[in-house]
Amino acid sequence: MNKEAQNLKCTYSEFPQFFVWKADKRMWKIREQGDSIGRIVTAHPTEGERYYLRLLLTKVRCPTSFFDVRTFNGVQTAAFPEATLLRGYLQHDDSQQLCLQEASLFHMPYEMSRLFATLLVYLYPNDPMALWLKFEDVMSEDYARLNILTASQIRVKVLEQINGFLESMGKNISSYNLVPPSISFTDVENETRELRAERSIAISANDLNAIAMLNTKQKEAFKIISERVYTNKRGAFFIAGLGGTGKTFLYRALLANVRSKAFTALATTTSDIATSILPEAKRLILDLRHQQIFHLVQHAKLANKVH
Ligand SMILES: Nc1ncnc2c1ncn2[C@@H]1O[C@H](COP(=O)(O)OP(=O)(O)OP(=O)(O)O)[C@@H](O)[C@H]1O
Repeated sequence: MNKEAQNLKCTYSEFPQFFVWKADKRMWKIREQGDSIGRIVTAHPTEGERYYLRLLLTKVRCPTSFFDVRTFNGVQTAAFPEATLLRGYLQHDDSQQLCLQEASLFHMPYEMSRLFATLLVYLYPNDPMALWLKFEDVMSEDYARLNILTASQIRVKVLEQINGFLESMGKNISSYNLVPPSISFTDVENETRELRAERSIAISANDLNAIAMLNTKQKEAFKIISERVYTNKRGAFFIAGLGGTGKTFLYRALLANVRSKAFTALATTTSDIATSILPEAKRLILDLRHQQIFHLVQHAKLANKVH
């Protein structure tokens, strides 16, 4: 039967036209009567490998194994999307490359990450990795400019940022094979989306510059608080001062410093006005009657991180 099937050179979906499944003998026999049209369960492009495998099975003649389907003219590919491209069943990602190329002329890195995620979700590029490699530098510029993160840390940051956008569209970066094996994304995947968002907050140059501008008293407070943070000790500090004496200025410098070192700084306030003044602050509701019960408006998961 193998020989006959090979001589017919039919595709996987054409197979039932020529053969019937004999359930009692658990084998295929040559069809002697009746007609049948082979069908393969549909798969949407967003299903990734499954979609490409289906495409290949409707085209490749006489496939003998998954490996065989992924091999063309002696070239072995690692995955079905690549094989589909190699066999010429799909066009290249030129239009998506052109889109990102053009956008990179006037879009900020953060916006580029969002656009990249949108393309992944809605235009299903054949080779997301090739697109990522081509535009990784553009999307990394904000973090690279800080000059404090290693290349690998920057990559994680940008991938986290992209993952945040993907999750807001109901997807996850793990579906796109973008995370290099050298990077452990397990911790990141286990975190909540809100925490990832906290970690990817862009720090303003003004706030970073504020560190060098602190006056003597501010510097003193900055040093004491920073030391406590970086030695991983708990602490509570009360900053008092008349209006306009630079308390908020100090908070902004502290937040910028902590966030720029790839630590998470969760800024919480108890009033809406303060929330609008501090960068990326969250409104905190303190229930004093029941002692230390915290609730962060719209960010309940973050509440667990408040010590
Ligand atoms: N070290 C500094 N160098 C330059 N400008 C500073 C410095 N400290 C504070 N300022 C500026 O002084 C002004 C008042 O500071 P800030 O808003 O931090 O005060 P505040 O104590 O938080 O006031 P309030 O209690 O009224 O909210 C701001 O414009 C701030 O940018």
